[in-house]
Amino acid sequence: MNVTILPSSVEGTVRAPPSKSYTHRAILAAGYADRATISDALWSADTRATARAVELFGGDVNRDEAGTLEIEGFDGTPAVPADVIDCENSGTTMRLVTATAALADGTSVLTGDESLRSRPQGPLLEAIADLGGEAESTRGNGQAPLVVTGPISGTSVSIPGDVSSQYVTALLMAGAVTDDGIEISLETELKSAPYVEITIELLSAFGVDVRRTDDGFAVDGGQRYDPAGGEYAVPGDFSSISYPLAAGAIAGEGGVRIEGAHPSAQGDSAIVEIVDRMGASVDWDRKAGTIDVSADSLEGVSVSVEDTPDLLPTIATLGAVAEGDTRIVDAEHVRYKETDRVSAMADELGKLGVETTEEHDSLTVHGSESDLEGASVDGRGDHRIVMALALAGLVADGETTIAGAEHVDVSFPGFFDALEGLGVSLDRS
Ligand SMILES: O=C(O)C1=C[C@@H](OP(=O)(O)O)[C@@H](O)[C@H](O)C1
Ligand SMILES: C=C(OP(=O)(O)O)C(=O)O
Repeated sequence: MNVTILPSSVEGTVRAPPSKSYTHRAILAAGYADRATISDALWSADTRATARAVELFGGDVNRDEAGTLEIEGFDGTPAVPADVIDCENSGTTMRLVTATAALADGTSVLTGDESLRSRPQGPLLEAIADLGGEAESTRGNGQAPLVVTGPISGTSVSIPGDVSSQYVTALLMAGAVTDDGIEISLETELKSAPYVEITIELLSAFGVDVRRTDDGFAVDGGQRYDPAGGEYAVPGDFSSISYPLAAGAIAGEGGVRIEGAHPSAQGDSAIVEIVDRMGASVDWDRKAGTIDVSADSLEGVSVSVEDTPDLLPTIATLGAVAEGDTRIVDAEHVRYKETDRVSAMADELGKLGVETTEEHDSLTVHGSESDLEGASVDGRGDHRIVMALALAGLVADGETTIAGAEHVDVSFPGFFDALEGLGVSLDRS
């Protein structure tokens, strides 16, 4: 699907979709449990992939009309899947489920779409092998398709922290139901660290304890997944909130209100402070879970995305509108996502007249040297690139057409409806 965005101002209220990261973990945690109810779950292409995996391990996921998931789990003992697990576009699914597969008494095969089959899985495969399982990339390049044979029996492992925090999440979630637990030593500094905090918070809600150690994390084995009252409610998603928030900051003279923005462990809530630092008027009422934002002239800032890789596309577009340079640093791991988002944003914003300087671990956007002009751009099959380019379309001169716009279904299925609700003129074809 192509979406064409016309220059538009935004005004009104939008509700944050539920968090993709919490939903993945909640569905899998319910799988590790006997049963659980998950309310306010995100039902998107990525989270459906995790639900399918839980079913292949012997669970059952049912969704009612209100969007609540009733999940029967496999109670700590995943069955050997009767089919290949297709994780489609979802890195979180593939990493978290690879560790589940390592608990099954037999062989699982995992694959995904072309993007996912180009992303790094090697460190997790090595960790599973070190724990006594067998884990191979069919092409021997550390990428999916993957063949994993369990069960693992080891109790300590070391892993790099600078490729993906999802390896740590995967091992902690699986380790809780092994006999003797798993101790994880980090070989390098942990990037995307708040995502492990999300894991620890979610596991705690399911009654599973994780310990921080001098060089990593540890989880005791023999724990039971069991949320208080049998239920877990998913909070709003701050990576998704970043788009209406940025829309308000660049084109929201009349004001935009975002609902469903309660504090949680999400590092991406840093977007509120970033937009504020750039000069927009922002007010976050944490108790009410509302953020009010309105446009003002923006100035470039320097931002590290070490903890918040998913914010890079949003910040790049904000930088294109701001005066001066916006320097986004510590961004190497942002290249390992659905696409290399550092170069994708440099190239696609470039088509809209934006000047950037790309280095291996940074992107500098030269807002003052940029005149946003509508053009045809490629969403690169990446939901976050599509949404960040749509923001640029709000303030570019003339029409901006984004190819592959349907990929918003990965994390924010109602994204274009939400933009229309804020008064944006757009056309889907
Ligand atoms: O655990 C998670 O839910 C995620 C962790 C991050 O990935 P990395 O840890 O690979 O950086 C993030 O980019 C991704 O969108 C979701
Ligand atoms: C990188 C992302 O997700 P995943 O790693 O699950 O594909 C994302 O949502 O931006």
